[in-house]
Amino acid sequence: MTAPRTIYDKIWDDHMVDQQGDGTCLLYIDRHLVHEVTSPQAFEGLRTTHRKVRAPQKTLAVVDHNVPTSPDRAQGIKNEESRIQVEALATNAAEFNVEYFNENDKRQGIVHIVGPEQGFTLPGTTIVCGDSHTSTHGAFGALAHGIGTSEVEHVLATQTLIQKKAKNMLVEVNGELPDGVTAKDIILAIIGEIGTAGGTGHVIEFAGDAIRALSMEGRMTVCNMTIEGGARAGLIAPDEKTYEYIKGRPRAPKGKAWDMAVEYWKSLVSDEGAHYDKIVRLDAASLPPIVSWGSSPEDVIAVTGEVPDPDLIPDEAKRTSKWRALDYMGLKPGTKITDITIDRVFIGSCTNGRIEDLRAAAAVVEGKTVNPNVDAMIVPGSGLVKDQAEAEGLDVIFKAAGFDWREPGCSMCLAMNDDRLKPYERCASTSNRNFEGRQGFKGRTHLVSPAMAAAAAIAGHFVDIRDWK
Ligand SMILES: CC(C)[C@H](C(=O)O)[C@@H](O)C(=O)O
Ligand code: SF4
Repeated sequence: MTAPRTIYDKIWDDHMVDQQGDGTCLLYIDRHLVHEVTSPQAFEGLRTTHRKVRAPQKTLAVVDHNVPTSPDRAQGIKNEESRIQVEALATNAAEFNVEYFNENDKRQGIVHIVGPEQGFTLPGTTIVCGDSHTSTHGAFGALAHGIGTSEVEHVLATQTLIQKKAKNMLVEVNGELPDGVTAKDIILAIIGEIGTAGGTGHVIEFAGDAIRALSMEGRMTVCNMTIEGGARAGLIAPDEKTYEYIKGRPRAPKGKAWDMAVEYWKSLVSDEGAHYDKIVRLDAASLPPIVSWGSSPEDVIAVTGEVPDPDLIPDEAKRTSKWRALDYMGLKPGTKITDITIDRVFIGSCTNGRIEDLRAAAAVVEGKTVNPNVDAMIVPGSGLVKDQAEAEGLDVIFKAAGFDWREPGCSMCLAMNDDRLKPYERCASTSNRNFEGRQGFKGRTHLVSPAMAAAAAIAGHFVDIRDWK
């Protein structure tokens, strides 16, 4: 009898092409997503060595980071560096025969939103992309992680990747989420608990009835931020919700192939008694809405809390770094989170730019008006999300309230396009990173859920969404 295995062990075993004595493995890669930032040198490498893309049909390219999100996107990109990256991807995709969604394609959007939408992301597959948030696709029970540009070249050329196996970590979340508390709060709470290095060297499996109860969108939000907890990847065993989401999508298996696929996918659960090197448990019922206060995703606190006092931290290096974070954020210990006023609101990104996120925000906003001191924007994660939102009339709700309704892309998640914070502007953001300068030079980011960001836009400061009327 074989030893009980985790879902990670199973996917790994099914993709291992070769293993060396020191544990270095060659892993077969089923799916390769490509965006404009990390691919130019990789394609250039192929070109100079006269190699082709090994499996173009297993590769999908899309622009996202550099595209303007203003309605006049067709005018082109003014910033030269951005324009060159976008043009390079268009040229490379055509030359190497890779399917490509350009900035005018309805299917264009953030790479991690596009993959699942197209049914390109499937359970049991290995998925890579030159982007750290590739962990998002783990929500489907895929082994998905970010790779560097030289690895992008390796995968393009060989459809394989050199890897050493990570350890198994289990994060189990049980209990019923209170109203107003979301997948975003779950993952922020987990990172607050384990820290940004808590998952280092591990692949995290998220399990428990609170995870099972999440929609696919919610599961993607959780897996998206696994990387912020230091883990190589995050994954969730597929179930009926997963199959339901995938069925009928353009790249999903059809007919007999579908039935065979589902049968295989059903084997993708961790066996009873499988070994985990690390286990963390969390009670969903006791979770509050969460707001980040510092410059690391582990700097989180309940919306009912106060900015913490770094002087209470015994470790000197940590104390100094948290003081620096407060200084950067322009905050003082003891300030009530709900007393923090904001200048900007960004609802979007591969963490929270899906239809369900926009619905949650619209439900909060409907019939209300954005605070006059706040500049607020909604950036759908893809053209298809945008279409769906418009079909449901969400854009009308947002625009009537005074939100800016934008074209899809990474937008203000990172300052790589025109959407960015001015120095010292404070932003309630549904994205995943609050590093110094992330949303613009000296910009101040607070990570929150879509409902919390929407409520902050209306109130002009953070509010406990559980009290929202
Ligand atoms: C630009 C890209 C390489 C980067 C990443 O790897 O994650 C970006 O998407 C980010 O979120 O910081
Ligand atoms: S939305 Fe943000 S986190 Fe996601 S891929 Fe784009 S820049 Fe990275």
